[in-house]
Amino acid sequence: LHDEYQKTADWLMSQTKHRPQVAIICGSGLGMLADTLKCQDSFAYADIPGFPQSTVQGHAGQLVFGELKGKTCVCMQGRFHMYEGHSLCKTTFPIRVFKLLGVETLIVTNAAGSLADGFQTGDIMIIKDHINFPGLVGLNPLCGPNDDKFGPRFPAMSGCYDKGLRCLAMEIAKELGVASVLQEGVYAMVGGPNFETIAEARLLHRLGVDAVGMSTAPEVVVATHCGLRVFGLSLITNKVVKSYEDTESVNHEGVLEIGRLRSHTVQQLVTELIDRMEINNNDNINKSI
Ligand SMILES: O=P(O)(O)O[C@@H]1C[C@H](O)[C@@H](CO)O1
Ligand code: HPA
Repeated sequence: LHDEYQKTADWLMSQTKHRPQVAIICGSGLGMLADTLKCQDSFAYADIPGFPQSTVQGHAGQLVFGELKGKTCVCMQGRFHMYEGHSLCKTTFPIRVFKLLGVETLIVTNAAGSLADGFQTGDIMIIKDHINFPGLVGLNPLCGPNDDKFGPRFPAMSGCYDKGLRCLAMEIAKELGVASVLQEGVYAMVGGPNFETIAEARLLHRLGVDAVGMSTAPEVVVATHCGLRVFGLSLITNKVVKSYEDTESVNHEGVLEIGRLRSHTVQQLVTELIDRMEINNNDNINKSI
């Protein structure tokens, strides 16, 4: 309900003077993205009316407001996943609150396993597009009555990852000398919480998925529905096991460890991107793929 989002937005605006233009969602092990914000105001999710709680290790569960390179940002240190038992409406609740706070650009980050043959652990993938597996079978946060105040009943999703920001990020990576770890590709969301079987991994690979994770797509759907510009990064924390000969297996601690190792590069990229992105209040102005 519009009123519930508004109530949370009003509460936040009564608690902080910051009026964010950019929102950042930190993926597993990527909570340090909030550390770069100056003049911080932080709120534990437990204290924010209407907010769900984070239950996953590596997701601190606080909302941090602050300044970065002259832009006002709000950063979710911890996101909500479907597998935690939240409804998709709840997992995406903060997005509409951000919209009401005046945010115009959303940066999503996540930890993901790679299927693409050329990808290495530690690579950073610019998300070009996604496959929302839960969404394809009707597990979509936009199901139910449409709230026309936020967006249309049948929103387009082609071009939901802004092309201008993707190009800018690639340029920045070259300038920072980190282009060799930068990739671009398709992210697929699966429900989790278990990691993929080998047969599932092979299926995803054959379908053209470059990286797989358990989040992001519902957030991007809700953000695109309400006209936010979106940029997404996946940190490749592991290669998904695709061979019955392979003796390695993935675990969440390993995922968090790669986050720590690559945190500096992810931070540099996001900081420069925020510095150089143009902000305007014209919804969907850069939406062409
Ligand atoms: O919040 P993200 O998508 O970064 O979290 C990924 C997917 C699972 O929640 C977890 C698995 O290690 O990391
Ligand atoms: N599969 C799904 N989600 C993930 C993975 C993976 O291999 N790695 C990090 N998040």
